Amino acid sequence: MPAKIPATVVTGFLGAGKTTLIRHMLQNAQGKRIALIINEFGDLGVDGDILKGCGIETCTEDDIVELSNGCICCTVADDFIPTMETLLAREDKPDHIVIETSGLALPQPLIRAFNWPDISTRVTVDGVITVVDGRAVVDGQFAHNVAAVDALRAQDENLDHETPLSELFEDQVACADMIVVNKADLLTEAEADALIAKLKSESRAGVQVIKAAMGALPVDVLLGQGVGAESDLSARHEIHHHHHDDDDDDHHDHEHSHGHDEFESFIVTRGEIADASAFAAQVADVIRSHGILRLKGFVAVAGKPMRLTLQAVGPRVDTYFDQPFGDAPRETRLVVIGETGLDQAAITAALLA
Ligand SMILES: Nc1nc2c(ncn2[C@@H]2O[C@H](COP(=O)(O)OP(=O)(O)OP(=O)(O)O)[C@@H](O)[C@H]2O)c(=O)[nH]1
Repeated sequence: MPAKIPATVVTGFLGAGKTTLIRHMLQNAQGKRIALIINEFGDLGVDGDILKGCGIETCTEDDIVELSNGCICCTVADDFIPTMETLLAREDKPDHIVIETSGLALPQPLIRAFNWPDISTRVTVDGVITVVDGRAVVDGQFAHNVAAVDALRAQDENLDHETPLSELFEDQVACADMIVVNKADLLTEAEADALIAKLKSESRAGVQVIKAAMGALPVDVLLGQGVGAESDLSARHEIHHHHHDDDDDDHHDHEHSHGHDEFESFIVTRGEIADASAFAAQVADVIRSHGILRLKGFVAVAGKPMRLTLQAVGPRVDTYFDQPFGDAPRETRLVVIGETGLDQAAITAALLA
């Protein structure tokens, strides 16, 4: 029997730097043929577009597959398994498969899918990499210490600290074989050291915690961990409560509830904008006043043939020109992601102003 193809799962909260890390990995793949499966929240396909636009020779558009049916853990049977089947049926098999989960996905159900009969004989989970936005975590955006949260809640009944955000973050940390503390450039040495120590104490024994800026880590560090995560799922404790029994046949139709209905996304489209930096400032204002978690997309700037990629994680907005519009319409398209209850009309109006 041919050797199993290793698959690495890259997870991490919205905007932590998963796409950036994968892009660096592809650019430094040292001849390894890597196939990518991308699962995005929000239907604009920004991550796929950014990676397809990377111009890396070893990585053709055929090597990038986007899952479109929303949450990866809810569409395993309909979307993920058939995608894997197609990849595995190809003549030119990849050396390695990398799966980028959406920033709101639970990794555990995905790893469970590798135990499906047709998949388990041909692919093995090489490792789960959880990318963490070091700056955001140090700034306390995700409550991670359950004991401390409980103590706080006990003090104030009006506070609801158990948001789905912190639970997702904990699940992603609990599932990791390697945790990348990304955005180290935005941390002091002391902050990075303290965060690394804290994450080590809160993750499974033996999990590596390493820091990175712009996800720049050697491909040998990221790939080839060889842990076979699908066979030690029970060690990857899940905080979310799924309503299912353990019968594999049940996966097609079991119902589970987890935080996704707590999040929403929508797209705002407008024509060209006149001034890129003024628009970035406007976007930052909108994010601040409406509690938006993540905003990203492409902007058409008057007089510029290239499209401007706009990326915001919280109120931090990054922009860069990435590639010509080509045949695509010269318009501005942004996906806005936040917790359910976003004032879509007001946000849209503010972005169109
Ligand atoms: N300063 C700094 N910015 C970073 C770093 N890594 C990523 N970013 C920026 O953070 C933003 C989000 O990065 P992505 O790689 O798109 O994050 P992601 O985790 O793929 O985001 P989602 O797919 O939306 O969950 C982009 O503007 C990146 O340029 C880093 O190490 N330092």
